[in-house]
Amino acid sequence: MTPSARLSAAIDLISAMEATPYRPADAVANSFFRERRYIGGGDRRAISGRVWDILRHWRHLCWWLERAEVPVTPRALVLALVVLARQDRMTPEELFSGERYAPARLDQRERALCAFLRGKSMEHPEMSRAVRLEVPDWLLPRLDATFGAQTDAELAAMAGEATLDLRANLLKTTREAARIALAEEGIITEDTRLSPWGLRVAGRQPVTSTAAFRAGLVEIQDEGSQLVAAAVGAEPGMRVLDYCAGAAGKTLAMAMTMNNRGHIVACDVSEPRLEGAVRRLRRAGVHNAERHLLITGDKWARRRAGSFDRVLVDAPCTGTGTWRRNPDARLRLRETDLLELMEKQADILDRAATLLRPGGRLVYATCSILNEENRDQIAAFVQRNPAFRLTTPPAGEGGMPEGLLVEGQMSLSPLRNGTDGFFTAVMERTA
Ligand SMILES: C[S@@+](CC[C@H](N)C(=O)[O-])C[C@H]1O[C@@H](n2cnc3c(N)ncnc32)[C@H](O)[C@@H]1O
Repeated sequence: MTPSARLSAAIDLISAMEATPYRPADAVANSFFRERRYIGGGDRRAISGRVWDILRHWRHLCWWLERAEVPVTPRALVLALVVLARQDRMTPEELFSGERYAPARLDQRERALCAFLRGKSMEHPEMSRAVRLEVPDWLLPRLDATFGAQTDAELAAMAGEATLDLRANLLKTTREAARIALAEEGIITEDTRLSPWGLRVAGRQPVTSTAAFRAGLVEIQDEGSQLVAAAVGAEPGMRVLDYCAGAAGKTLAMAMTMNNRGHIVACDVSEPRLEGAVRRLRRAGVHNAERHLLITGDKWARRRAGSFDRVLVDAPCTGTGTWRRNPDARLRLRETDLLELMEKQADILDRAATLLRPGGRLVYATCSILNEENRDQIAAFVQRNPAFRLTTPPAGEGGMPEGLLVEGQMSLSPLRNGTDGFFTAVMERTA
């Protein structure tokens, strides 16, 4: 594709995202490229790269367009990025040439926008802090409450690109053997710093098409998510409940620490998500897991009250810790979403806690960076349920490195740990 044709596709992709504002950008992009199979890998990367640049600079670009009194449209956003980022060899007039597959020629207003933006950079001293940090205005005080003086640095780290991490599946291989198998297929990885099973892929490489991946030697899982599973300390022979299992990302890791022995139940309220687990469990060679769809009024939970050694609640959350992957999510997030989620998290925690046996361990996790969903949620839970207390299992147990869990809680962030943002609290049921 020519640079102009790529630009045109980027405008179309942003339009597609705007048409379905509640659908995650990567899901829209996947459908977009599936419907346009003629777009090759290199072009796809270039188009996505441009669009993700726009998502990462959304508030900056909107600020500039507002200054220029130009309505925010996909075309105006792309044009503003071209002028402000100055990464293209061709001029805006050359790119918007109106030729075949290129975007239509610039009109008078757009030429005026180019003239207005020329020589300017993305940043401007009059931008508010929320614009500079690319977060909704309402969220900034909450982020400050969580990070204090570190907010700007933490958010800057979240504006970067996410890493691609794999978990070596010890049910089938060792980390070293998985690394070699991947290298033989041209995928270069290095050991992760914190997770004892993690392999970090150098750059963006097509891991899922490798024989090593198809054979279940590795699973795609952020290093932080691997550490959440480690904190559960699920051991061979235990009865383990993954209460919000989704497509079983953490179930898979726990089945591995259990060495396929004992029993693990993957629950969720979403049938499609649980369905997504089937293929992954099979590929990973997991034999000790069953799936259970939670339905309101279901007697399943009542019958199993107090029977599990470990209960993991990987709660639905704002996903604010995954902004590196989903820069669009920070723009979609509304205060009412957060408030609804906080209520849901408390309710799920209370329900799941009843399934744990006395002496067992309840682990609560989110991929959120907000105190409201994390420390505050746990403080309120412990107050409501005095039989539970925070506990710090000995380092090394379950594969957990030393020093990450402090007073039973672990907060990971891209800035501090090079992982997605995750929170984990480990609690013991004392009675
Ligand atoms: C953060 S995701 C889980 C991700 C998954 N554990 C993994 O590692 O891939 C949260 C999950 O909670 C589920 N969920 C939402 N409400 C729930 C409820 N009331 N009870 C149990 N699960 C719920 C959602 O369907 C979603 O799959």
